[in-house]
Amino acid sequence: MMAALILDGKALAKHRESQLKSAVEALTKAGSEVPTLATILVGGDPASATYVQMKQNACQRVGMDSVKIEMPEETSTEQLLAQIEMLNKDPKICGILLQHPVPAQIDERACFDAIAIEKDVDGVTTQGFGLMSMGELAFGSATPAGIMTLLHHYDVPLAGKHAVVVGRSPILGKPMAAMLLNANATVTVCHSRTENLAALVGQADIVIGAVGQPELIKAEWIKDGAVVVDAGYHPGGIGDIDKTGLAERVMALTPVPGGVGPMTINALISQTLESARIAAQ
Ligand SMILES: NC(=O)C1=CN([C@@H]2O[C@H](COP(=O)(O)OP(=O)(O)OC[C@H]3O[C@@H](n4cnc5c(N)ncnc54)[C@H](OP(=O)(O)O)[C@@H]3O)[C@@H](O)[C@H]2O)C=CC1
Ligand SMILES: Nc1nc(=O)c2c([nH]1)NC[C@@H]1CN(c3ccc(C(=O)N[C@@H](CCC(=O)O)C(=O)O)cc3)C=[N+]21
Repeated sequence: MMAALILDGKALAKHRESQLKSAVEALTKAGSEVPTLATILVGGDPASATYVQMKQNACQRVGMDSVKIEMPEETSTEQLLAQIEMLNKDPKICGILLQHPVPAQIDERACFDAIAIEKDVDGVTTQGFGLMSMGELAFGSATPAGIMTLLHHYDVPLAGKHAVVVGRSPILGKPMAAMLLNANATVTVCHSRTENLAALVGQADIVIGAVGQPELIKAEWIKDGAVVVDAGYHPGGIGDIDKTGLAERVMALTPVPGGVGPMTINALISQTLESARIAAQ
């Protein structure tokens, strides 16, 4: 077997940023306001603060504006809902990102669902998920949308293939499964109650690791020639998939870092521009 194709999300995101930059210039030259993303961070988790800063930096690189809203750890659901409502009404804002997770006292689902559908550029609302699942127009959840862009860019065949998604969270595993199904893959979704995880992963033509447990998915479970996508991200650049020896025997794989992470941010800013374009029509 030849060495695996590296699905280089970092390089693809960089390339797409140069296109986004030109598109932002064209939009503003045509008389539109500079597209603006609002990010909301609740509480002081340092990792979350870093991710939000990375999203702000990406906006800046492509010439978009961003507004950073930081709320204290003890914020209530009502206070967060009121903030989202203000952003929904603000005509300057074309996208809203509410960083997950929020502190435990907050009803995260209610807050995600308060985001106006036309500003849901991170694809977290129930309505957006429903539309996307039905194959209707909606912004996709950023991480799975970024993964789909990466797979399409490298012409990874999906139709008829068996995709095994490990994880079923509302912003990652579940929308990932729906997107792969829409692309005509045959999809199995595994989770913490799944029996025979190793055997199911062993049947996959495409494995998506989205479990949130460092290297829980073992290299030896994965069959030769599979496509391996690791959405996991842990301190020290460790993913959800143990990749020992995989580079010599799989068809393709995403590195961590430099794979899914940069594509997540790229999906978010692409969809923010798309929202601005729709608003400009
Ligand atoms: N690079 C990026 O842009 C992003 C990366 N991530 C990373 O992706 C990973 C997943 O994130 P997220 O979806 O938010 O995580 P969650 O913790 O919300 O979900 C984890 C999922 O994995 C399942 N799971 C947990 N343990 C096991 C197990 N032992 N066997 C099988 N399934 C299991 C859970 O099952 P159950 O439903 O039964 O509890 C759940 O569905 C994390 O590593 C996170 O850091 C996340 C978002 C963006
Ligand atoms: N509403 C919401 N939407 C999200 O999309 C969302 C979220 N909440 N909460 C947290 C997770 C995590 N996440 C990452 C994004 C980029 C990288 C990323 O770009 N990582 C770089 C490495 C960065 C480094 O060097 O530390 C890489 O993988 O190459 C990682 C993680 C988005 N998330």
